[in-house]
Amino acid sequence: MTDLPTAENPLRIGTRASPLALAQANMAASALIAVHGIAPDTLQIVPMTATGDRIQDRALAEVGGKALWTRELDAALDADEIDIAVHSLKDVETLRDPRFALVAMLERADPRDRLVVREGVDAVSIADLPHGARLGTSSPRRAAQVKRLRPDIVTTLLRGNVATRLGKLAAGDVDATLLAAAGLDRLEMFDIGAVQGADLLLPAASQGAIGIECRSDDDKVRALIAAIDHTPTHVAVAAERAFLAALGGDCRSPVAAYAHFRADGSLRLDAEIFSDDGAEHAAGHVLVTGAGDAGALAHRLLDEAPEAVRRLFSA
Ligand SMILES: NCc1[nH]cc(CCC(=O)O)c1CC(=O)O
Repeated sequence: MTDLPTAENPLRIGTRASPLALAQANMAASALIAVHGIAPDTLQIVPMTATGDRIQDRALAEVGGKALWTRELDAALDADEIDIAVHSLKDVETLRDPRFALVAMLERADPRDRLVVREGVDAVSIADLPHGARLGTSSPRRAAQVKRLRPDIVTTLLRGNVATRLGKLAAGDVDATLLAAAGLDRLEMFDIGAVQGADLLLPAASQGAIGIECRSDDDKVRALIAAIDHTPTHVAVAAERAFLAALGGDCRSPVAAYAHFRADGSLRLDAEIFSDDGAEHAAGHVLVTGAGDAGALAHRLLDEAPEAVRRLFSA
């Protein structure tokens, strides 16, 4: 039997303090409340500031990469100050310390990007943007994808949380930006921006997925959060992350990877890799079909990932 948290001994949910991170932590809390039938006061949200939230003026790849989003939450988990950490999985390193276990993922939201333009710019796709438009992003993937589609567009660094970026766009710092539909929707900004098809702008690995970690040796909490795992999301996102891992942890090239189940039950992984300026580009997909449940398909995809990487990107 799962040991349930109590008001005296609540489950402490660690999260970054940004509005998006808090919304995601609350989604995890709601899922736990619903599945276990527990009272809201048996859960406690513990917001923390990550180094990545403090550094606003540089590209994160220059100063330490994705660990800047996880370091504080990792330390708090390790010190038993929180019991679980809720992350935008896109921002979590592929190779994690074995002391932490990524046990559950919530059902994935829209994985695509939306193009958001400032007032006075009339565009619903990258192709529509005016000649020489300035597009702000902090994502090397988005910058490379945009430059590949539109070499005339000038990409500049745009950092900060979603509201900060939208503020800089409104102020005219840039003409356009790309933001994850998932983040905008979770902030209830349903009308902001125009969705870009995954065929033109393949999403980042894990985009739209929320991951929930705990201490690997914490069996009680593991059981508690395993109950809210969404298996199809977990399988597809695991395939994307295995693909990144197969590319190698030191791969600094912009990469896009998106896996999804098709109506016939097969699992398809699409991937692209770019040079920073988008001039060089390789793309491909792997399709795993046949008998077996989602887990079996995913394992096959994972087994095939190193070979798939060679096949996709050996031109
Ligand atoms: N790097 C920031 C980040 N990390 C996750 C999301 C969106 C939410 C998600 O992908 O689940 C965002 C904002 C964005 O890219 O627009």
